[in-house]
Amino acid sequence: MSAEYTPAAENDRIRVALLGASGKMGRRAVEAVTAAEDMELVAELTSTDPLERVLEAGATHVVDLTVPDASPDNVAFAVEHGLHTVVGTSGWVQQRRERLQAQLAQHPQVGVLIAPNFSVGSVLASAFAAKASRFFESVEVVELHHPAKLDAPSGTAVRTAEMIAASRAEAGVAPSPDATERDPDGARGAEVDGVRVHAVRLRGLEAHQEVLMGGPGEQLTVRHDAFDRGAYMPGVLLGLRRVAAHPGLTYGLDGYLDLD
Ligand SMILES: NC(=O)C1=CN([C@@H]2O[C@H](COP(=O)(O)OP(=O)(O)OC[C@H]3O[C@@H](n4cnc5c(N)ncnc54)[C@H](OP(=O)(O)O)[C@@H]3O)[C@@H](O)[C@H]2O)C=CC1
Ligand SMILES: O=C(O)C1=N[C@H](C(=O)O)C[C@H](O)C1
Repeated sequence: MSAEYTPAAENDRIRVALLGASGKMGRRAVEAVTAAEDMELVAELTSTDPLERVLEAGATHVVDLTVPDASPDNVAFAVEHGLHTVVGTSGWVQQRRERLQAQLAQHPQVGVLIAPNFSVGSVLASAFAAKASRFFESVEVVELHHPAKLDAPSGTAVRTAEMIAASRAEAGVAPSPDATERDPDGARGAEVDGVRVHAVRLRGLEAHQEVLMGGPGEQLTVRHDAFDRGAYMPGVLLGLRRVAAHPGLTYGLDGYLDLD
């Protein structure tokens, strides 16, 4: 296991500012941080609060659980002021991550964790699927979410597809076979690093993902279900405890877990 946050003094607590505190994730994170003995929740911001409140409150750490359009500016502000940052908001495409990495190079002591998914079960499912996918001819990702979700495909599905693509490339596996000649309406889904990703939005669902892998005469499915946002809170707290010990950008909670 990697090192955790080492406070300057034994009784120093992690001083957390929560961006997106009024949201579905934010409200659960308020409860989790408040209940953590080694943390103090010093600021709760919503869409109308100026980011300067984070500084006025004396935060050492920021958690961003907002919307894809706001998250990059929030994180840039935190890094600019030397605050370790844990990001759960989706939409952190490669170009955004590269811009953040360039900024972090100017602030080498600051740690940022972008966690497309804080659920340990989901992180494990993506890791298993990436490993397994090199043994199958075909692989596709299906993510299924509640209809209030703003972005598609989900950040988790994008990250999973990226991991699958990297694993298959390393093993020299050919692209999944596909004879489709006509797809005028995009029925074959999005393509992430050559891996097909399909998004379902359905009332009654929370957050679910299946990775379908097919070979001659067989199929392996790796499925993860999050039924409640409580599933993410141990990962949020783990991220807060470890981020200061990991300067620079970590993409994926698996970066803080010894999975190999
Ligand atoms: N990494 C993970 O494990 C998980 C990530 N997520 C992601 O977390 C994010 C938040 O999800 P969820 O809580 O369901 O979303 P909600 O819509 O419930 O909450 C969004 C929050 O962001 C705030 N907000 C909206 N617009 C802005 C803005 N322009 N600037 C600053 N704050 C803003 C809202 O404040 P206000 O109330 O004032 O509008 C609200 O507090 C999403 O991107 C989602 O995909 C979700 C679950 C798990
Ligand atoms: O919006 C959600 O609900 C979720 N968003 C994250 C994502 O985009 O992957 C994580 C999880 O899937 C729930």
